Amino acid sequence: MKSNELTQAVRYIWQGHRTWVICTAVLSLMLGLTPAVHLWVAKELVNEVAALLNGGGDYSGAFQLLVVQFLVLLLASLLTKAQELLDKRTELHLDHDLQRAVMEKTTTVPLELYDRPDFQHAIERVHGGQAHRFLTPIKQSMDIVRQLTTLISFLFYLLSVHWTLALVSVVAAFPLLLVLARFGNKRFSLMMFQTPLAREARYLQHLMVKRESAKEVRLFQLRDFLLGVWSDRFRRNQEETYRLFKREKGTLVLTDALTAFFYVGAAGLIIWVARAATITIGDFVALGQAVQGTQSAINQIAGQIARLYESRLYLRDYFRFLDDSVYESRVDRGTKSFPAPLQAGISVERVSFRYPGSERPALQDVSLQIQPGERIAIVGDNGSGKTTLVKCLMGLYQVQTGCIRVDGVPMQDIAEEQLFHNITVIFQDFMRYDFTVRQNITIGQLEAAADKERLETVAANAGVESFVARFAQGYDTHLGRSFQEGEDLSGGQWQKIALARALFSEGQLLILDEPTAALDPKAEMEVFEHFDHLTRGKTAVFISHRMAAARMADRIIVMRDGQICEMGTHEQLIALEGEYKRMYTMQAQWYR
Ligand SMILES: Nc1ncnc2c1ncn2[C@@H]1O[C@H](COP(=O)(O)OP(=O)(O)OP(=O)(O)O)[C@@H](O)[C@H]1O
Repeated sequence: MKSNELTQAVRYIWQGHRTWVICTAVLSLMLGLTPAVHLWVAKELVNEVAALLNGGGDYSGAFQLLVVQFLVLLLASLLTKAQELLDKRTELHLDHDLQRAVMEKTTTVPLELYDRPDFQHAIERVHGGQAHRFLTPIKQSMDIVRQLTTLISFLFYLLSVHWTLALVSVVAAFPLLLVLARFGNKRFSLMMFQTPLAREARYLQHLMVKRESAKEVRLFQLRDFLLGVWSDRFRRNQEETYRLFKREKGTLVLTDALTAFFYVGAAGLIIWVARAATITIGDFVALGQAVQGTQSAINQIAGQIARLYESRLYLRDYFRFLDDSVYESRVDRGTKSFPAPLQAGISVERVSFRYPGSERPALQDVSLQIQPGERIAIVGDNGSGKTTLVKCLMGLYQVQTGCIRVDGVPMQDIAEEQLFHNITVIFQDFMRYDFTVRQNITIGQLEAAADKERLETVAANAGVESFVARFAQGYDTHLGRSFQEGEDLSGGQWQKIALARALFSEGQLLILDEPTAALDPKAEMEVFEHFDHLTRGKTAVFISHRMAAARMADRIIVMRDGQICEMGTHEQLIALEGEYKRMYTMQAQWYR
């Protein structure tokens, strides 16, 4: 495995948290030396006590050593706590930065990525609690440094007595190293396998706890079904985790037995050394501790190396998510301005588009010329490609073949801010922001939020004013009830808010995807009666299933199977006696 992600992580932390890196390195070295100091004190103390028991020596030496021992313990405790404090502070800061980086990415990637399950799985894995995972490999590396310092100091001591003691202590730890390395890898693979299952479980849980789904869960009696599927996914997840845990523990029993065997062997060696060489009782006690300490340090290092391997896989996953060559960030657009005012209009030239992973093209060879100031209605059956066409028209999706030009400038050459400033869209599934009425309307242009007159004109045109006037706090009334007490609106009222949002923006091209679907007939009539006025100075494209509304347009486009099959004014299309006439007469029948 490349050391890439670890150095990348260190570099990242070094930029913002240099003090943490330096302090952790220094503290690790100091903490690494404390066991050796401890051992030396213990050895001297045992020798002093032995001398006292044999009638020699004096108490002051033993007391001094006890004081040193107390200070070493105190220092070790202080250093550990200082490290924990530093870790916590860094983790909190880092959590913010890492989560922000993820959100910066998710809000700039091309929309198509959201149609890919692997991208959604990746978001699920990286979007929370990253700081801990991020710091862990660095802490593990520092811990390895600390254990190595301890190990080297112990080995020096063992070597000074007899080389075999050092050898046995080192050999004992190898089996564990292999076992832990293997399981670190397994745990990561398990997480990769679990992500889709966990996401599914969370989605089902979401359906059972959220307000939006609460009605249908009751009405369609989904409780047992949802609980059943959720339990299945949840349990499968847990079972996999438990199975790995069990295998890991089983193997660890074996390695523990091996470690114990080597330890007993080392104890025998110490006795043999004690017989052959002249060592003090303090040395004898210290040797036992040093052998055990060496093995424990090696075990710790082995464990940390294995965990480090695992943590680096998580890190790699995080960096992979941010890597533009894996999930491309903002599409490389040009820097040109959006032509203002439009002169020649917008031309769609032989455009085709296929959703990622989809066999069938959603748009096929679509050509269309939109004149400045023109109002165009798009009609067609469900799934005929109307929404896809407007998504391409506003540059949300990159067309795969063909080209869309604005006054002759290819759309991909226009800077993104320019594009979204000049094109305003309200989709069928527009957002209902849990914000105030004012924010909901001005959200596309917050810098103009204080423009009271503009807000009120737009609100009156979209029919928002009539119901906002009844709210005690007027435009500052909070909408939605997820976070605080607020007003809840009807579907039609929300649609009026969305319409107001579109009208508030200064875009030259206004795209409305079924702008009146949720409105009552009176409100719908009003919108269309004022449509001329509402769209004054703008080019408008709107999708509608209501043929009566489509009639108001200068031109109607009829779509079928991703293609434009008819185009013209209402009269021309009726005279054509084709798809439009079929749809129109079918709807007209209802009113006869
Ligand atoms: N995100 C997506 N991923 C894959 N296929 C999609 C996606 N969105 C739409 N499609 C497919 O593209 C085709 C055109 O869909 P589109 O939403 O453009 O239709 P529409 O005419 O707007 O339909 P409606 O009248 O129901 O709103 C459909 O076959 C649909 O299944």
